[in-house]
Amino acid sequence: MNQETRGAVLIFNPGAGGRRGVTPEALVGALAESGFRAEYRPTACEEDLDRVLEGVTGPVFVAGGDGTLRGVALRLLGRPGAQLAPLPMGTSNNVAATLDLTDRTLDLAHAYRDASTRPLDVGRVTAPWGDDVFLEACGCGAFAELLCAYRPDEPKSPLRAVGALVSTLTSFEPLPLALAVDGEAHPGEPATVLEVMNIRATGNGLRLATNADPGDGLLDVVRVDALNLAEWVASLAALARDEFETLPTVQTLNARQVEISYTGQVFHVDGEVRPAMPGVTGQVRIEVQPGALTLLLPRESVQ
Ligand SMILES: Nc1ncnc2c1ncn2[C@@H]1O[C@H](COP(=O)(O)OP(=O)(O)OP(=O)(O)O)[C@@H](O)[C@H]1O
Repeated sequence: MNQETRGAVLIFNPGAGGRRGVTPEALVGALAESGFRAEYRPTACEEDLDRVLEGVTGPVFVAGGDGTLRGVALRLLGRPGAQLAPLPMGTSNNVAATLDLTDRTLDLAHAYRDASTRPLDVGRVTAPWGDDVFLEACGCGAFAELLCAYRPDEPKSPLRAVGALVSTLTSFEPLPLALAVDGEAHPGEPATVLEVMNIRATGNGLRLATNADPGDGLLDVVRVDALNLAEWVASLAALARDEFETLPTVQTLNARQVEISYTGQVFHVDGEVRPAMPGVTGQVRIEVQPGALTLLLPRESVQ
C-alpha cells in the first residue's frame, strides 16, 4: 500500500491510563514519518467524537484504551472507507492485545510505515434494555455483577475494585440460564459466568477466550459452571497462566448467533454496565456482524 501522502485523523484521549508522557504532537510527527498527514482533533470526552468524526472516512488513528477505541468504532460503523488504526495507550488495551499490538505507542506509530488492512467483526445485541454493539464482549454472571458493583463510570480506584470483588464473590448466586447457540438449545446447570466474546479478553485483561479471532466471522461463547471455592482459586490460577479454556468447569463454543434468557439480570457490553431490570423477562439476542469495521494495522501484526 502506498501511504506517502495519505490524510488521516488522530484521536488522542489525554485521560487514558497508559499515556506515559506520549503527546499528540509526538504522534503526529511519528505518523508523518510513516507517511500519514494526521490531523489531531482534540476531544475532552467521548461525546466530542460525534463532532470531530462527522463525515470522516479513511484512517482514524486512536490513541487511547478500549473505551476510546469503542467510542470511535461505534461512530465509524457503516462508513465506507473508514479505517480504525489503534495506537494502544490505555490501561488494559484488550483489543490491541488480541491484535498483538504490544509495542509502545510511539514505536507503533512508526510501525505504521508498512501498514495493511484486515476485517474486524462486531457483536450486535438486541435486548430488553435496547440495542447495543460490542467489540470485546457482552455477558452476564459474576463478571457483569463485579463491573456493576465497581461502578466503571467513576474514576478508577483499586480500593473500590477490591470492595466490589469481595461483595460480588460473597453474594453472587449462579444464574439458571437458557442458552441457544446457532438455534440449538444448550441446557445446562446454573452458570457463574456467561460471556459472548469477540476478542480474547475483557475487563482488566481477563483472557477468557484464549483463541478468539476478531476477524473470523464467529463469536466465542464462554460458559463457566457454578464454582466452589477451590474451583474459584483454580480459575484465577488458570487465568494467570492463560489457560482458562482448559478448565473442566469451562465450556467454549463458536457461534454466529446466541440467545440468552433474560430475567432482569445485570449485563455488561464491553466496559459498560446494563443494570438489572427486576421483573423484566425476555431474550437477549447476540449476532456477529462479520467484517463490520476495517482495521489498519502495521503489516508485521497482520497474520
Ligand atoms: N476521545 C476521548 N477523549 C477524551 N476522553 C475520552 C475519549 N473517549 C473516551 N474518553 C473517556 O476516557 C475514559 C478512559 O478511556 P479508555 O477506556 O480509553 O482508557 P483506559 O480506561 O485507561 O483503558 P482500557 O479501557 O484499555 O483499560 C473513558 O471511560 C471515557 O470516559
